[in-house]
Amino acid sequence: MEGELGQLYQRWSEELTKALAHVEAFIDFSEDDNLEEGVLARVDAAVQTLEEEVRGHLQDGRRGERLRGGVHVVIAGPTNAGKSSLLNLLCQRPAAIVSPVAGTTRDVVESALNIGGYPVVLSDTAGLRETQDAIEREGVSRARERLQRADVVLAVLAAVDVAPEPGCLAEALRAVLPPGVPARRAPCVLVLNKADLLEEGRGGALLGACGEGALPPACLLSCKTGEGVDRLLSLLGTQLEQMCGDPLAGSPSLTQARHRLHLTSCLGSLGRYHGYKSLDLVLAAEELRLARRHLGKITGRVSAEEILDIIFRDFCVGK
Ligand SMILES: Nc1nc2c(ncn2[C@@H]2O[C@H](COP(=O)(O)OP(=O)(O)OP(=O)(O)O)[C@@H](O)[C@H]2O)c(=O)[nH]1
Ligand SMILES: [Mg+2]
Repeated sequence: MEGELGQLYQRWSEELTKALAHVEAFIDFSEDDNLEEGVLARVDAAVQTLEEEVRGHLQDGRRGERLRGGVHVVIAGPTNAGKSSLLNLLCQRPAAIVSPVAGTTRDVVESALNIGGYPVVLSDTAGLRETQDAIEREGVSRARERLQRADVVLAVLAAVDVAPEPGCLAEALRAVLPPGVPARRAPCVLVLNKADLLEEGRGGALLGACGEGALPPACLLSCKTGEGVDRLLSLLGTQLEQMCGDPLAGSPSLTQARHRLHLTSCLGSLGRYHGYKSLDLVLAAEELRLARRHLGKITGRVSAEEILDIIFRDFCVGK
């Protein structure tokens, strides 16, 4: 493994190897060779620092995976608000069926596109409403499921259907993103579509109301005329930037789910090391060995010789 990320994992691997070597030296030589005091305390501190670093890295908000697999942007809202029209407008092709009949979209329609340099998987979903139609109900349940996994939600409302009062707007938004569901934590842009149908001056009042209430950033849009699309892209771009950072700068981010798995296992072993160290140092050392093996699955290197090299380098033992 190469690059900045490879170097980071390599450094962790080296620190872990050193920690393991010192614990093994303590187990094997502390009685006969008068190992200097404080060896174990230093190992504990190093393991703790490593744990914090790995944990912080895992909490990078899936930044790297998003950059690799695409940010999941989900278009959701009531029926007939113009969600499919928005998908078609953004991907510049008739990917989804548009019709004046409420309840047209049932399946999730996906389109991969690039927004402001970020790879995005845009999903159009069924309009959210109570319905007796079994197929449409399945569509709504798929929409809700997709919302749960959204990285960013584009909540589409028909501007003509919402009154310019913060309370009404919040209520309409709650129907799209019920409070408490995980999707509520996803960043959101409120898209007030069909702005071309608004009476003069009402658009400004709507946007003003959005600013007053604790609502997500909002924009007026007309999928029919294309007006407002630049503002929408700019708001969406800001969300993507906040979520993914600049792909060319900043700390290296996780790029593979497989790495996440091994790092999580590595973290688990480091945690168990602390649990074992006062009970049984041999078991504690075994956890460090396992942690190192998990890192080795990413870096592609685990060598037993390094341990002995470190023991003989750092301690005056067995000579
Ligand atoms: N005047 C106007 N009509 C629009 C606009 N956007 C969409 N429409 C119309 O609104 C109707 C519904 O559009 P869709 O894009 O199918 O709406 P939807 O939200 O996907 O609807 P469902 O799939 O049924 O939930 C269609 O007749 C569109 O042509 C707009 O900005 N202005
Ligand atoms: Mg639709």
